[in-house]
Amino acid sequence: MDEETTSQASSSPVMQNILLVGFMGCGKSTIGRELHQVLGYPLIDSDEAIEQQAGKSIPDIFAQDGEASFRDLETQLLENLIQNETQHTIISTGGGIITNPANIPLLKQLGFVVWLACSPEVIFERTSRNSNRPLLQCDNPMELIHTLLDQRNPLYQEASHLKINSSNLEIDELTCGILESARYHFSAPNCPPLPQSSACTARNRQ
Ligand SMILES: Nc1ncnc2c1ncn2[C@@H]1O[C@H](COP(=O)(O)OP(=O)(O)OP(=O)(O)O)[C@@H](O)[C@H]1O
Ligand SMILES: O=C(O)C1=C[C@@H](O)[C@@H](O)[C@H](O)C1
Ligand SMILES: [Mg+2]
Repeated sequence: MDEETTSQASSSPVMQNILLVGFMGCGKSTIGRELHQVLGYPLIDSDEAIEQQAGKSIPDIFAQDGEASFRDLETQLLENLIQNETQHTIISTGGGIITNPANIPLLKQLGFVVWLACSPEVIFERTSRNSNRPLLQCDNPMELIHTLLDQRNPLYQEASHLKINSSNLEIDELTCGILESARYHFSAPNCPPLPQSSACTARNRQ
């Protein structure tokens, strides 16, 4: 698998959640749902949780309250997860959650953070299928994707323990690869092991 370790795990006790970060369209929600199925852990998709809490869609939050208000809701959500000592949960995040520098230590405190990266071409293709991403509703989305990737890639790097290029990988390959790396990350003596998942055990034997 095309992956690399982006930073060392902290030596302090880790919260045993799996978090997915990365640009719009790189598959955070899709892989989050798959990890939830395979591992049986609850799933929190930050975009969906914020929409539920606000009682309106992300395009409406951006249009009516502004992007800054949405960013505050993202930070509040991470703070609540830490305060509630959330454990054994899959957390898919919104693509811009790393733009608030305060969120980076919060993400890492919550658990094992995987950066799903993609080529600009794949991002363009996947995000052009629907119009629910307000930032990309502009005249030249491809140019904006390049600009935002240049700004955000160092932040995804800083926020994550592992980077995986998801452009050419199937959903089950990504899921099983992430689980294998999470098992390794959580192999500290004070961490209970992740549950076994027969789908990935069978796949890894092939
Ligand atoms: N590995 C993959 N192979 C092929 N298609 C994929 C893969 N991962 C995701 N997709 C497709 O790409 C589209 C975007 O995926 P998804 O909504 O999971 O992205 P996201 O990272 O959650 O984006 P956002 O940041 O906007 O929430 C979906 O149509 C999904 O089915
Ligand atoms: O990349 C971004 O800034 C965003 C990504 C989506 O997941 C949503 O969180 C929202 O559309 C903003
Ligand atoms: Mg998503």
